[in-house]
Amino acid sequence: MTENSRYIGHMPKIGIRPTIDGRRKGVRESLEEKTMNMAKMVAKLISDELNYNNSQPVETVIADTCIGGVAEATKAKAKFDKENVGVTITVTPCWCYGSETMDMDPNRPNAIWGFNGTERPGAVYLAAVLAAHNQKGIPAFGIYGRDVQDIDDQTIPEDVVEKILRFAKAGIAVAMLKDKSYLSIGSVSMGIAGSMVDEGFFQDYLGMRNEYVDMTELNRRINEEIYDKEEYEKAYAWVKQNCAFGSDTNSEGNQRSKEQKEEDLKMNIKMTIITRDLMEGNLKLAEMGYEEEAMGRNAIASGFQGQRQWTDHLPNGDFMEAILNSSFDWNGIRAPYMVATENDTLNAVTMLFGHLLTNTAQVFADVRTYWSPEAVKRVTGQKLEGKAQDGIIHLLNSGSAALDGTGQQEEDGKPVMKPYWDITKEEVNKSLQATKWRPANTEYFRGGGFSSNFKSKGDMPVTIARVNLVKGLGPVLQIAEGYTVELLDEVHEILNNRTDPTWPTTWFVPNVTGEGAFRDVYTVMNNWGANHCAMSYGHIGADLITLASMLRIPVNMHNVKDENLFRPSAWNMFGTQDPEAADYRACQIYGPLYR
Ligand SMILES: C[C@H](O)[C@@H](O)[C@@H](O)C(=O)CO
Ligand SMILES: [Mn+2]
Repeated sequence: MTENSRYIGHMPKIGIRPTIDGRRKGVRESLEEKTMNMAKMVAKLISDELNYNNSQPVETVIADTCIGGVAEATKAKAKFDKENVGVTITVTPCWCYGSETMDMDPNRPNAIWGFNGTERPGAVYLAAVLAAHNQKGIPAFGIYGRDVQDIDDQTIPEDVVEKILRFAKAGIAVAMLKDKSYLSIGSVSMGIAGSMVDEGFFQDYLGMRNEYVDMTELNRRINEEIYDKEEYEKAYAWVKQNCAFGSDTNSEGNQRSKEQKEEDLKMNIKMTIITRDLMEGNLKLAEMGYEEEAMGRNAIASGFQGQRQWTDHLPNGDFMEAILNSSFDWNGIRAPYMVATENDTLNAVTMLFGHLLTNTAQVFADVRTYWSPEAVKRVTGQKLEGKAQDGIIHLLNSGSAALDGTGQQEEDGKPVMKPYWDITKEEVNKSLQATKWRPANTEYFRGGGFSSNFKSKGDMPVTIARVNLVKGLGPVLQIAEGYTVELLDEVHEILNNRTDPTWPTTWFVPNVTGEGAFRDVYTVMNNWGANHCAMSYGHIGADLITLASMLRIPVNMHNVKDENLFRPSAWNMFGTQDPEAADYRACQIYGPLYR
């Protein structure tokens, strides 16, 4: 498949609605140019600053005319429907007729920028139309600049830019999820509730469908050679040349033979190609006579059960998951796939949120251990220093961590994780060199396989997050911004060797606030709602919160400053003293976006 056809259908666009005072013979005419210019400025800002995960600039569509009343509102909607608009932004410098010009589509996230000026009352319209949105139960985001601008000022102030981009990013993420699939390969892994597919959640909250294949489908395609053999040869040669294989920590009697390991590796490479084909299809398969297999399942994310039936008998999925989740493979540098280990559907969704907001690869991990400074001192004799001084959380899992998580990409001399189009070949090589593929622990994985073993570089600003389902309440999202830290080698070795040393490790320290769930590092760990988290590069808590509010998923824990919270204006009507409680009430009243 070509890059742009990873998913079926076109990328969703942002529709821009310049609304205007409908009174002709003076008022409207005097405002046409200014209003349309605002729309053009917003369109330019968005396509200059935002990209889809395929690297292309986010596309916008401006209504053909300014919208002075319901006729033009309807024409704009018709144009947007044709153009696959998934998000709308209304802009205006003046008074307009609220309910007559408003965007009535309840499923497309909508924001309104009301120009803060004095010549014409853009802010009065903003307040009036938001009241109409609230009264009609169609939440909208209000954008009102802090400082008054003159009517002929053709710039977008910084605070407005920030809100437009936060809204647009989250809105595009919502639109990207819609009509895509989650593909479960296998079913529930070792009783992990996250791998029990909740179809209602996918359908009602995300607008997605669920697809299922049994893990035997991988076996069938391997045995019947239903994969691109040329690609396999290329992949095998690439792996042999670029992947470093680390030592076997299994006791002698438990080690797989050299021949078995070679077969395991070959199978792992085939599993990688086949899982990708299952997700997005592959035209090559049609040429081989497998038209049905060639179509794929329009999956924007998938999960592989692995443990235990597959892994008790066959090589585990770690290699496949790690490579697909990374921003590169034998075909070069490319957008990461979202593949959850243990078919943890809820972690896959969290990875999707992080990926669609940042376009970067995600690190899937167990939230494994809280190490207090005292416990570290006891077992290593060393004192934790710097950002790590008040304790650390060990993020570790056998599978899915993207190799981007090594921290071998750089910006201004600092470790980062970038969108794939900014990653260099040299950075790919460094990430590969920083990773050892180590024979899997055969007590856990009787069928062998290879785990990716690396240690993340320190000082990366990152955000860990997790969607949890709570009976009677529905989905909730938890978020912790913080930093990766690097420990002294001898401390890392001792701590790592107490657990499974063949897996990828990230040492994480959340930003603590001294209050609530962020009282201290221990309390963050103690409040984590499941065994897994998804780690995304950057401090993206505010973006995640905006996205969650669009989907009506309340946020049960976060360490983002109040002034950075950006939710639909209706949320304020549910209370302003305690934004968390208001979020719960609003999400409950509005219910999932697609129901
Ligand atoms: C090997 C083990 O079964 C791990 O896979 C297990 O600890 C987990 O990762 C649970 O999420
Ligand atoms: Mn796990």
